[in-house]
Amino acid sequence: MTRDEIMALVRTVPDFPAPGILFRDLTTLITHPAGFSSCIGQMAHCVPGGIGAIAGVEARGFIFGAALAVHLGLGFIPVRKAGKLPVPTIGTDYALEYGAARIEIDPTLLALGQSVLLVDDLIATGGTALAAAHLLREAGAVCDTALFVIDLPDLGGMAKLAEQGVEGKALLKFAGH
Ligand SMILES: O=P(O)(O)OC[C@H]1O[C@H](OP(=O)(O)OP(=O)(O)O)[C@H](O)[C@@H]1O
Ligand SMILES: Nc1ncnc2[nH]cnc12
Repeated sequence: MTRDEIMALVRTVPDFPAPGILFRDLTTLITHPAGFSSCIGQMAHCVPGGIGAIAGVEARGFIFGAALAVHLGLGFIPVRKAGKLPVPTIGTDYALEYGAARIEIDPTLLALGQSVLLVDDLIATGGTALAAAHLLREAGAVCDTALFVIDLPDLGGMAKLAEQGVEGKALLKFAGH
């Protein structure tokens, strides 16, 4: 499928989860077998050499990150929302387009110096991705690339990632919020 055809499978819902937010809903893409498969195949082409593992952010980052990891024959490191991991964690609080949250990882899942690709469904303000990259680095991994299905460029997340030395790539861009 072309990128335009994949883009047409994304549903836009106004005023969710708060007034003024244009929510880009990927459930309509992942329930379309050819669309989901094509999306993962095209994401795989964006992955640089030398990546040793894929990390994905709960919850929607798990869908794309885990599928991409299987496609590439790599392991998957879950970046979890607070309080879900049964072992000691490192964590950080952060703000996103429509709220605030806390993410945590189990640092023992990462090998020192291992190159990890961060994957999420969408980057808006970049708060989530920056927090995740920071945690992966704190655990000793190298995280200098991130991959998203959607970028909302007007919210500036990719630029913030670049300032921290993380190169962000996205399959689709939606102008506006
Ligand atoms: O660039 P930002 O402004 O940080 O926003 C992007 C984040 O927002 C969404 O997650 P959300 O916290 O809504 O969680 P979910 O995946 O559990 O739905 C999305 O999946 C990204 O992780
Ligand atoms: N506009 C948006 N649509 C879907 N997920 C988001 N996460 C942050 N902003 C979002």
